[in-house]
Amino acid sequence: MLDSLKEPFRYTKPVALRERGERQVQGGGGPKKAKARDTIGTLRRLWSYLIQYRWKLSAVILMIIFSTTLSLLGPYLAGTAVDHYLATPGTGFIAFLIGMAIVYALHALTTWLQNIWMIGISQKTVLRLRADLFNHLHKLPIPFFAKRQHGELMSRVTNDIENVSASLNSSFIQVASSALLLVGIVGIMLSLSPLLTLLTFIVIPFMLLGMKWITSRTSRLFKLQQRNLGELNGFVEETLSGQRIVKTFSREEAVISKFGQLNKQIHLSGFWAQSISGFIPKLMNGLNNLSFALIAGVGALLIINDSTGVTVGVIVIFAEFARQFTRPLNDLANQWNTLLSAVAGAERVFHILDEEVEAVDEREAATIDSIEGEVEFHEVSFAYGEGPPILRQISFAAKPGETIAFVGPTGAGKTTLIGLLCRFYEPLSGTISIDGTDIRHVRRDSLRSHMAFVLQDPFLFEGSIRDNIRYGKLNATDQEIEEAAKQANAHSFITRMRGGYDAKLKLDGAGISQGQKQLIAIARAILADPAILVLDEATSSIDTVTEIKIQEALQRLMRGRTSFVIAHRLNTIRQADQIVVLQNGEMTEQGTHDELARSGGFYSKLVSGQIELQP
Ligand SMILES: Nc1ncnc2c1ncn2[C@@H]1O[C@H](COP(=O)(O)OP(=O)(O)OP(=O)(O)O)[C@@H](O)[C@H]1O
Repeated sequence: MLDSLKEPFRYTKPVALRERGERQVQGGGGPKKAKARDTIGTLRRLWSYLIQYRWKLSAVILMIIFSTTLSLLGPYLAGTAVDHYLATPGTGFIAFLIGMAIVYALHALTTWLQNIWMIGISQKTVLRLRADLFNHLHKLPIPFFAKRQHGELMSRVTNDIENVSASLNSSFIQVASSALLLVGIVGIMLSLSPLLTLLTFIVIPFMLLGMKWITSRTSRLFKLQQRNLGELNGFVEETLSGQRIVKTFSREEAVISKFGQLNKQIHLSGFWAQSISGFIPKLMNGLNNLSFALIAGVGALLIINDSTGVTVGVIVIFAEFARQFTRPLNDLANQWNTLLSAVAGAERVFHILDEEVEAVDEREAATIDSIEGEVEFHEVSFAYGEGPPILRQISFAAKPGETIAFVGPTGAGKTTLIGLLCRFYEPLSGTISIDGTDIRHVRRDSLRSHMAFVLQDPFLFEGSIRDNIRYGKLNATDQEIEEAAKQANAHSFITRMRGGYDAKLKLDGAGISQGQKQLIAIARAILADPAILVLDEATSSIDTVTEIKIQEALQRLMRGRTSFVIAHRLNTIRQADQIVVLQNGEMTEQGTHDELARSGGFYSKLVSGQIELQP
């Protein structure tokens, strides 16, 4: 966000054009072909979702065939009637009218049925797509989320999926019925008069060229629009979550100005996409009128010339079909635009679905029912991706129930070490074992079910205090929850709140104090009853009374559990069974407070106050 606030604003039509320029420089139509392959690939993938409802889809296609045939029958009957009743007026006119009424009624019925069934299919499709996306997001590894803005991800689950849904509803039927209608119309026209059919076709190359010109531009703009929308959502989410920082640094104006830029980008990409695609109906109308004039003029000459067998009825049918002929082409062009917008949304969804999930557990990975809590790191080294080593040859062992304090300057690798223990990341070399079993051979969910975390800034969900504590053990009774809260010194403040345990917390515990959030998080961990505990000690200043309550609750929580504490207070560190000093990714000291305080190293300087412990 900070970078983006500094960045000068550059607008978007140039961005779209710049993108086009870049692609052209790549040259040879290669990237264009790749794009077309991407679009077809995305459509195929969407189709694989649709085809799961093959029976309903077949019914929709059947209805499309019926309704298209009926819509072809209408003008044909009207033209035949003109010839028939011009020659012998009166005879069977009522029967003809009834026939026409039945045709149009059936047409309305089949159209309604196909629409209603298609809505069912498309809603179910996006239901699955949305579920797949959400499930997949929860299988992605922690580093994935570190790289993405949450709002941008949310935009994919909501806006992009909604876009796919809206387009599927209309596009499928329109595309299928327009294509069928086109084939039917051309067949009838050819059977009536090949010459007039040829005249109607004169406009086709102009239509195709015009459409190609327009859609090649709109496709890019629709994708840009979706991307801009994702960016905007990311920015909004970020600025709302970071409201305190925005306000304390008085950055409201900078934020509003940046929002204005992003908003304008969406406005402009949307404006250009809509405006350019709006040309399609105009172009089609113009060419349509041209073809109509050609048929009327040449048709009149043919009637006068008598020998070709063209009658007034044929011209009526032809004029109607020539009008109808450009309509499906027009619809196809319009639907292509809608489809491109769906493809843009679907591509962004599939992009996430293609992200690699957290490495799969080994096939023989064990599930551990209970653990003692013996933890050993043996020559563990680690680097983020291709980056420099963050941890080098770390070795230490914790007996069940011991407390290990990690101490070291900021950026030394303390949090990373904990991430390795939970298997958020895998070591480059070395082993981490629990009760003698290498954790690589243990299922991640099983491993994590024996751990609980109390972090510096605990995350609380929107909902009641009771439900937030219950997150530690989903089947806990109300009594167990209250008992955990009492152990965590949280009971008294909860009962003083309006609504008590049922008091509703806002997202991330907005509305209660930092200390109270900590106490709820401790209650949650107590309820989870883990063998291994991870504590990232809070650095924010909390009033002395609450601080004492927190310390007391933590002591109770840590009793009998192997605890790893990223410690920021000398008092906490002093009480640890072992202290591990990390500096620049290396373990430089290890021992008890008394041992290290005498050693003359980093820790003794810390104790003597020569070094400040960084918060
Ligand atoms: N996701 C990441 N990708 C790349 N590098 C990272 C990532 N997370 C942390 N680092 C780097 O790894 C190093 C160790 O970070 P870590 O958060 O483990 O330190 P720490 O000792 O917990 O620091 P602090 O006390 O400030 O929380 C730092 O140099 C940091 O910049």
